[in-house]
Amino acid sequence: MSEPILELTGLTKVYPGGLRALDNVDLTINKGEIFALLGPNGAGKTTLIGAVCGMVTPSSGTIRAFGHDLARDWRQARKRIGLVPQELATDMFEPVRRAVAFSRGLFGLPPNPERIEEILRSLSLWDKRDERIMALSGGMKRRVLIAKALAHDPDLLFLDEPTAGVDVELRKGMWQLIDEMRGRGVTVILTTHYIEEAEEMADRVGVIRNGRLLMVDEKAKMMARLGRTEAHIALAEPMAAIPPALAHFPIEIEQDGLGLCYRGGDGTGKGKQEVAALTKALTGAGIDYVGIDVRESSLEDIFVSVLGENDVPQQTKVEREAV
Ligand SMILES: Nc1ncnc2c1ncn2[C@@H]1O[C@H](COP(=O)(O)OP(=O)(O)OP(=O)(O)O)[C@@H](O)[C@H]1O
Repeated sequence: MSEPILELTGLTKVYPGGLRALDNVDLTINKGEIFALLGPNGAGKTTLIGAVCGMVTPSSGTIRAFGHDLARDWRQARKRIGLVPQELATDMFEPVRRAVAFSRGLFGLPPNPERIEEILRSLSLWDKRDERIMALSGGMKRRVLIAKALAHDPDLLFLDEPTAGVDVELRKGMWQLIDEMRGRGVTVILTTHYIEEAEEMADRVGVIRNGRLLMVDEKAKMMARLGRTEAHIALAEPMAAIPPALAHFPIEIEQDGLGLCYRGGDGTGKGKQEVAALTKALTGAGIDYVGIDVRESSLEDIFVSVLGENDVPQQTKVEREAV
């Protein structure tokens, strides 16, 4: 049974100067889910997080968290929310353990050295507990950010671009960590530029652009609804027209008759089965082929179709190769 723990209704933020960073956003997040908010630069992701975490005052709309209306009962709700920001703003001169313990104290909780130790150990930070944050590597600094956000044991955790610019190993480590949090019943909302990350981690995905939430769905359903299979079959002999025996397949002739292109399926693997049936039908019709290239569309292809080519948030090729 899904239990809503965060409900945004008509959430709108217009910054002084008139920029509409959030435009009438309706969104419900359920307990225990991992929700990925995906959008290009400037889409409004950080503004949305800021509105829930109390750093941005909404222009209109309501936010309910854990049943509390944030406008009236902010403190009650905020206690149960953790935020991992994109960058560490303060604390650089502090030793790790003290900074994390201090974060807990900010929420009015009594000191709990055992719990702090547990958190630091789970993030492989225990060995670094007495080091100044500034002396840590970028990846370790990010772990400190997470430790600080977990120090008051939140039930809802926001991660703003948790793996931007980190190497593959650390990214995988982060994913594992997020998965562990889910195991402990923490609800996670993460923003990301990395489609791969949403594909790997999220139960549901929301696509945001220009402050508007364009699409929200379970990842699997999104793939099933918008996914496609594309196959290119290289023929041994040129084909002038599609023979009647193949007419029921969604195919067209390409490469001046030397190829057939299949586009069909629905992102659930159905397309692959149909391509297999097509190859049998080709053989049955005495048509020889010399190669097949089959491709299932990814979440990335889906975003190209939803957002348009130029707006799709993704790692650039250079970034992808560098990590
Ligand atoms: N304090 C501010 N005053 C005026 N405009 C702002 C302010 N903060 C953000 N904006 C603008 O609001 C829009 C949304 O910004 P936001 O940071 O929420 O986007 P984002 O999706 O988090 O982007 P990114 O992926 O680059 O972090 C942008 O056009 C940004 O320039």
